[in-house]
Amino acid sequence: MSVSVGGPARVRRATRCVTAQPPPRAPPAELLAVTGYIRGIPRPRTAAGCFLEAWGSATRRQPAVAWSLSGPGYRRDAMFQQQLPVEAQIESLFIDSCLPSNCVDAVTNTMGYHPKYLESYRTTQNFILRGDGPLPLDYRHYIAIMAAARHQCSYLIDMQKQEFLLQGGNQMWLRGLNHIPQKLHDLYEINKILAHRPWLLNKSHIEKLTKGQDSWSLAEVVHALVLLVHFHALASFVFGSGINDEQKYYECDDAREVLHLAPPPRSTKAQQPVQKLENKGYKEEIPIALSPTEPEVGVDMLMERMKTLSERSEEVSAEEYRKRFEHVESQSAELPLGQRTPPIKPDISHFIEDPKFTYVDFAHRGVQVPTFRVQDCSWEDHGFSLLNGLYNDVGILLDDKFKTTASLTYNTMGGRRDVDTTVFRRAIWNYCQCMYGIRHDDYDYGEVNQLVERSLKAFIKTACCFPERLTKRDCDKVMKEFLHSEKIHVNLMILEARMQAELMYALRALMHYTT
Ligand SMILES: CC(C)C[C@H](N)C(=O)O
Repeated sequence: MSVSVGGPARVRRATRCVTAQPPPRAPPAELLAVTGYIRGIPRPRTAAGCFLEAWGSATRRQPAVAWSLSGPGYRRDAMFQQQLPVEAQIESLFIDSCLPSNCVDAVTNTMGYHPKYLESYRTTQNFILRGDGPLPLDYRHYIAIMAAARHQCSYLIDMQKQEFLLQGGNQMWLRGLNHIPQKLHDLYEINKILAHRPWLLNKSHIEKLTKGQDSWSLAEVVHALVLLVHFHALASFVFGSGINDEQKYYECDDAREVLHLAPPPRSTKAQQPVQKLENKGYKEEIPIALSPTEPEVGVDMLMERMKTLSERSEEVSAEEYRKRFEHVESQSAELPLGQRTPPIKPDISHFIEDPKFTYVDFAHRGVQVPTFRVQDCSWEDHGFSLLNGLYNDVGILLDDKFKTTASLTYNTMGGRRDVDTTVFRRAIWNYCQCMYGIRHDDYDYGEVNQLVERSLKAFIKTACCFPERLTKRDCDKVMKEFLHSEKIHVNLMILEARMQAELMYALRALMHYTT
């Protein structure tokens, strides 16, 4: 497992970076209409507002300030995890990600705790949304909206709606699924299945899309599949990290305070309210049942267990491995998640069909669907090359992202240094995939039960399967001894493990279709 960047912790003073940007094209009229932007309202804090500002500032040739680091505890966490020397790396990633109005979006900001990951994530996301690919740009953003809506992720829906319009998307489509072309609508079935019960996807779903009038090319299908799984899993991250309940953008001024730089003049700040995401109280009404009935296993105990597990040399039969997997799988099905899914907000309901189609425990799947054995169809041996062949080099990008996530470590845990966290991280990853019926034959699922306690299991299961039920408070309630950046780290693992699980089912269906 690789180790993070070491070296002495050194605080770099964040600097103003000037980015040379070509003036963007004039804002489309629909965008002005949709955002309700009225000339004279000071600095609207939406992506659309940012765009309008960018347009204004670029045409006035004003430089854009392009750095931001924020989030309480950032410095403490980064220092502890010995990352401050990579502050320059974060800074340059933020420069790339920065909206021209001095803001970075909350996802980028949160992922900034883990710059290595952020880099890989951004490369992939840029490529699938804006790079070479068979699907038109407006389709890509609309597919992202459809995917995010399966989990009622207002944060992602809003961002993608704005990007959709910026790409010249038809405003009518934003009225809902009844207003989109049949071709796009045809994708909805796959969207639904992949989001909640990916094991049900088979070659007939691909066949349906690729046959008949106005059908999809195989390359288009693959592009769409990648977008769908990316945004389903991103919704898990957004809810798991509490982003859906937070502000959408971070301004450099806020970041400035975190870095203890000179405060901005008061008057400027007063004119620049950061738009908070509206919380209409849906979440607050719903009782949260993640609180553990038993006390959390502390970090010291966890470390002891990790040590014992890495040292043991027990001979376990293949049959016993299988039984242990099934045990964890059926235990997962018994986990009481407590909360209800929140009522669907009226402003997103038109992007959702069949809302009752949700996750069912793989152990209770009814029809006999066999467990997905990674050895029979693995990402490394099968998925990666199939994907690469059908959609440019996206397999390489995803592979890099999976590997970066799986190997991400600072050898720390809840304030302790020099800890080998390999077994813990693997347990999280495999537990996520276990809920989708994916079994790694050479893994002892007994380790999951030793290392992932009940409350964390409930959190992971909710984040994977019902992310819309999570609130920021849920994230605060579990992993209490972990640093904030470590909780984000866990959420990154959930994102990637879930995405890989969905992708494996999608690729298996494609493989059956093409052979
Ligand atoms: C999720 C965390 C406990 C990971 C840990 N901080 C590490 O460096 O590996």
